[in-house]
Amino acid sequence: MLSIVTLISGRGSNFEAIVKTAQKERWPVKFAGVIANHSAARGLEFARTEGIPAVVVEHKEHATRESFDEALIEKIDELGADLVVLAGFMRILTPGFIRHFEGRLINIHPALLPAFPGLHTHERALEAGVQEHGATVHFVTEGVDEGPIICQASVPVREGDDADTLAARVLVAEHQIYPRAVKWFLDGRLRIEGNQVKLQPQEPQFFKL
Ligand SMILES: Nc1nc2c(c(=O)[nH]1)N[C@@H](CN(C=O)c1ccc(C(=O)N[C@@H](CCC(=O)O)C(=O)O)cc1)CN2
Ligand SMILES: NCC(=O)N[C@@H]1O[C@H](COP(=O)([O-])[O-])[C@@H](O)[C@H]1O
Repeated sequence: MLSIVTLISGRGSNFEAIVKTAQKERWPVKFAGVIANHSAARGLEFARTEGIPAVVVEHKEHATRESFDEALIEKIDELGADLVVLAGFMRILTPGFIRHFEGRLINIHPALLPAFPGLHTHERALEAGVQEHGATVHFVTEGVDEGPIICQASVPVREGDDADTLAARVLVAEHQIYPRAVKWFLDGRLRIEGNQVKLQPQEPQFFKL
């Protein structure tokens, strides 16, 4: 049975969506733990209600990113992870961390990469006047939000949208594609070929919602 450790920084709604999908579809998977970079992360409460080990590694207690990441690696390895899922995790990870988990570290980004890497994606999408926005699940690499893309979902930008209404529409899409991407990984269906991810057997990796 494969084991997942999830890293969060906030409410953990993607973490919750993955766990609930796994429960509903009876995935043969162990949620070995969830780690937050600060104690105020509300997703920790959901983990506790589900009996999933909930751990805090405070990034502010570490003088350097490397020190924080070393503490994360130690805790993740202690919990045991075949897959590390970043779910609303808001810290840029160091090359050492990436190398340690290479090929088994994924993230969901609230934009259609390569558009709008980084932060404040919904505000930037509105500012840019795009007609479509969305979310991307990708393998995590040393560069920020530029790793091989596993799947994406697009949503329309509607008249009168503000960052909150757009974020809410994207979040619905996130909760649909992230569990699917995690299951594809658990089923061994993902192959990284350069900066592309091939899904075997083939099925759509782009969803227009
Ligand atoms: N090396 C990588 N680390 C991370 C990646 C990645 O692709 N490569 N993805 C991010 C997730 N992410 C966007 O999806 C993201 C998260 C955070 C930031 C950022 O600038 N963080 C600031 C702090 C912001 C805050 O605390 O509110 C920072 O780390 O200084 C950019 C992109 C996860 N890590
Ligand atoms: N750069 C990372 C990032 O911005 N992640 C975004 O944080 C939001 C909250 O996620 P959550 O509800 O799962 O905590 C989600 O929209 C997720 O895509």
